[in-house]
Amino acid sequence: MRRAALLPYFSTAYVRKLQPDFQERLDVLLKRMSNFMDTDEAVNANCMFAAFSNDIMHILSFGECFHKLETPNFDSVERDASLSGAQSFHVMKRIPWFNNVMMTLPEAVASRLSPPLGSYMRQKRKTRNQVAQAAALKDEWSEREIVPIFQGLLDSSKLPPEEKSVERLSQDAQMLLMAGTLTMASTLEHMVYWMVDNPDVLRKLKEELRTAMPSLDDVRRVPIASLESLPYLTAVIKESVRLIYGNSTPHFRVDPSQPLVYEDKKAGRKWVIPPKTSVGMTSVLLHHNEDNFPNSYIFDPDRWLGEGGKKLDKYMVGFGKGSRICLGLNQAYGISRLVLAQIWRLWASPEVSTGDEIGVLSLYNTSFHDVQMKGDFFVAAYNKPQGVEFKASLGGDRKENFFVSSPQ
Ligand code: HEM
Repeated sequence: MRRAALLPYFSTAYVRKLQPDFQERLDVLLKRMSNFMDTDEAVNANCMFAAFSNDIMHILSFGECFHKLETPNFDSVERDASLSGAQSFHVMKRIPWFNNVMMTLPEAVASRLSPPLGSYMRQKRKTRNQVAQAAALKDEWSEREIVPIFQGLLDSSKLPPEEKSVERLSQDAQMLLMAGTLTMASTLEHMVYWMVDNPDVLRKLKEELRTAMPSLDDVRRVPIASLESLPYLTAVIKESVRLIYGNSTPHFRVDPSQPLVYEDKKAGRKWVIPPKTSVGMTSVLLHHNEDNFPNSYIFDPDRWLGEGGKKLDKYMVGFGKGSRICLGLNQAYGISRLVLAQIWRLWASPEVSTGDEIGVLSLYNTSFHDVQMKGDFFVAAYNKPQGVEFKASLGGDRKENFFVSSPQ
């Protein structure tokens, strides 16, 4: 990734500027959720949030929206292609030449040999076409206030021409679309579970949200900047990321010239790791270290509050750490704040209500066991492969009143 050139697109200030784009997609999401109130249909939260995140990633990257959120089943083709890429990760990492061979095959042949690989290749081709189109149309964007990432990179003075080739940029684009879709969808999906399953947490969150949005009319107008100052909301997001682990697979780092010294003061031992040695650790073990996160399987946002909470930040690796830390961290917080705040100001759970919500969200066919990690496919795989499902019910006049001014 060309991080230096990409950084301006990932600052907190830039995320705030993007709020109208996020809100436009969030309005559609909220409206879709409310439409399920009239049915008895169970909603697949991962598919819904993947459609939402993927739409946003395309807007950010290319200024183009594919409106997956508006499709009846939240068109999960792109999400499935990214998951397929992630699922082949262990094989490709250990036999890299196999990946190179497969990538030279015609798409139709690869699809027959391995359908997941076929869908990954289709996604690659589609992304390449988008970058090529961005290159052809880049002058159309140069005067606009918000320039999408890849139009901006093609114009960037920080990148030499060889770094702007369609081939090179399409690798970054595919990486960005995947990185922003899968983790974001998983975090938002699991937040639905944790909120409904933990009435005490939801009660505290709803009390805090009411201070920023006293009436339902404030919901779609609340600035991200106001939500940034709500400590409990931030704590809920941190706790959710801790328990989805970010990427469950270890991220390896190598110091090319210096030895690494690791000291275990408790055990009084010291290890010297020679230069050029790969060192990695999974977030799953770190996030379940009971010394730092007691009752680590329990969803407890309070652990992130106060002085104790500040000290814990050091042990949170859901976004990675160091020079390769998640580039989209500010986006992830901005989007999560908006989604979490608006959904839970508008909806009650079966056990927690402030009395003025438009309806109730209940879990469907989803238990604590279902949201526990079962395997590592770069991102975590869970006991229930379809993920969290919920139903939306009740509503009546309040729903009609709320959406009367909605753009959808
Ligand atoms: C809650 C949501 C998210 C989580 C938990 C998450 C987590 C992560 C993690 C663990 C890494 C690897 C860091 C490392 O190697 O140390 C990463 C990398 C990355 N993430 Fe995120 N991410 C999230 C959302 C996003 C979003 C919304 C975007 C884009 C807007 C994004 C873009 C990236 C990129 C581009 C990288 C690669 C950085 C590099 O290799 O230099 N992420 N993310």
